[in-house]
Amino acid sequence: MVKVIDGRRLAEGLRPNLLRRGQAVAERRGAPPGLAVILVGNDPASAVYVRNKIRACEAVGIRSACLRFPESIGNADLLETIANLNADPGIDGILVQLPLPAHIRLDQVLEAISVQKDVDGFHLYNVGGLVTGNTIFSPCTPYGVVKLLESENIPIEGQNVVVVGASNIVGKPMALMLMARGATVAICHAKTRDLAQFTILADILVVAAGVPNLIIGQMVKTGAVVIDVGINRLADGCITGDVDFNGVSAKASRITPVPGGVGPMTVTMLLENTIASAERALAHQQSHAAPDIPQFQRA
Ligand SMILES: Nc1nc2c(c(=O)[nH]1)N[C@@H](CN(C=O)c1ccc(C(=O)N[C@@H](CCC(=O)O)C(=O)O)cc1)CN2
Repeated sequence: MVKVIDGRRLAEGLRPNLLRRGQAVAERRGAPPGLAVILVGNDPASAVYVRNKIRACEAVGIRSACLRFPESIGNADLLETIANLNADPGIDGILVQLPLPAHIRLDQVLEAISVQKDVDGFHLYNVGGLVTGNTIFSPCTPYGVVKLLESENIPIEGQNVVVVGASNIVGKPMALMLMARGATVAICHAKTRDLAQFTILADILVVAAGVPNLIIGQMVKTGAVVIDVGINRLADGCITGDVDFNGVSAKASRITPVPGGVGPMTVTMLLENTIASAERALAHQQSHAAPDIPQFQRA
């Protein structure tokens, strides 16, 4: 009998501790953890995600500010906004909601964010840190998947993991984070031939391809743990994942639903990173030490 992993319940269970930590920061430095969210353009899904992040911040005592800009904002103006936030001692975390309009240089924007405030974990330093093991912030969705596996006491070390999807936000960091925990990881992507020959070997199957019903029951090993990271909005407005939930439930031992699986954990990991950033800033302030992470400037 499959167990459905309730990501909403797990995420809510982590919040009391986040609230306590946020309050402790506020008491010790006289200001709560602060998050700045940059939203460019009018993408309705992005607006919903940002609203949910702001609400979640309120629930754990993070002071958040949403900076909204029109689609037409120029690259330089966005970079200047980020530079101002980098210098603001009341801001512990900065995130730029993705996707951005095509004329904005995503690489420049992500590298402009101070490594110490990069709570999305998208700066090159933090991405590279996933390889070398000294990342400051892990990207929220893969981090949420790891927390979810750990909360369910699902072993990672020595397991065969297949990650379907090789995006910079989910697939690639996911593979690195699971490899760092001792899993044997294969990454499949849009060019993979005969996907099923890989997925059938997975003890843990993580799917982040953005293709509804890509994974059906016969592609899954009996007893596998199936983590569905896909968020696909159907014509009727409903949200569905990348996994045929009913068919795969007949084979899997555990499965995450969409909605209500990985998504809520993504938001909670953003809260975790923001509070961890504030704790770090406070520790540095109290030790009077210089920041131990270099800043990167584009030539
Ligand atoms: N700067 C970032 N941009 C984007 C990220 C990110 O991590 N950082 N990830 C996604 C969007 N995203 C967060 O920003 C996100 C998407 C979905 C959910 C979520 O909770 N989904 C719910 C369903 C929500 C609904 O009904 O619409 C669920 O799965 O239960 C959270 C965060 C791209 N951009």
